[in-house]
Amino acid sequence: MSADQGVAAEPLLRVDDLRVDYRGVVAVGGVSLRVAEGQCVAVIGANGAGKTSLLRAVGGFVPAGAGSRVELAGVDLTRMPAHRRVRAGLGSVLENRHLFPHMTVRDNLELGAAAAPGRSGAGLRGALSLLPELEGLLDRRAATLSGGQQQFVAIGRALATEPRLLLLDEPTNGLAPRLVERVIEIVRHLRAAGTATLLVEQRLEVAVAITAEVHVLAHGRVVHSTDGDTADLARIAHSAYLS
Ligand SMILES: Nc1ncnc2c1ncn2[C@@H]1O[C@H](COP(=O)(O)OP(=O)(O)OP(=O)(O)O)[C@@H](O)[C@H]1O
Repeated sequence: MSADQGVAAEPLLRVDDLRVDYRGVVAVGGVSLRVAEGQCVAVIGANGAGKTSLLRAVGGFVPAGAGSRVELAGVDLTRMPAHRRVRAGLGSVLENRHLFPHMTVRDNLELGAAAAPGRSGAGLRGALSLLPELEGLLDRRAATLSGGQQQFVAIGRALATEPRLLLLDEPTNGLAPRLVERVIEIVRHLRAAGTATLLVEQRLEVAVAITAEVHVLAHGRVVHSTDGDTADLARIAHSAYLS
């Protein structure tokens, strides 16, 4: 057998037994998942299932509990602060976007590029080529933009860091249907360009429009994983959402 036969490629992101608790409230109760290079993996679940906590712990915005492990391209990120995870290749688009409201769109994007020094330097240009709708907004202050426009700036800022893997927290939340379609298109483009994505979504139809790799989260645990077969997903998600 040749060296590459029958040997699965190392995943880009490995999350093992991830736990998050908030002073005794268990939000994530031991989640393990993998994201391969260029793959998009979605985590869906009802309000309070633990999706945001999971994503934040991967990004380093809340601490992971004892025994948890988060690894990107073989580098242990588990106790690394968020800004160093960005340099290691993790870009994040969080809930509430966290833009700098009094800075221009250009400055917000440049901050993204500056957060990951030593990359190719093409981050800002790459973000703008994927998000041409930002070109006409570059001199506007972020605070003056609509919610949808701000969401694209948040995505652009994360892309300006030239991430190997993008964390997306409900990126279509509150967007008009046309913009939801646009976000779906952007994530598909990213995948085609080789950027991996870990997407958390409440809306099943958005997740399956992007990927067939879906984990269903309920009460902080993965209760179903599709492994590429989404046939029963609506029924499973429905029962998870109602349990
Ligand atoms: N800062 C916090 N302090 C205490 N409990 C929290 C905190 N953040 C979240 N929780 C609790 O952790 C659990 C998981 O919340 P989380 O926001 O991760 O779920 P979610 O699936 O993202 O929900 P939603 O779709 O509503 O955003 C919930 O029970 C929530 O009340």
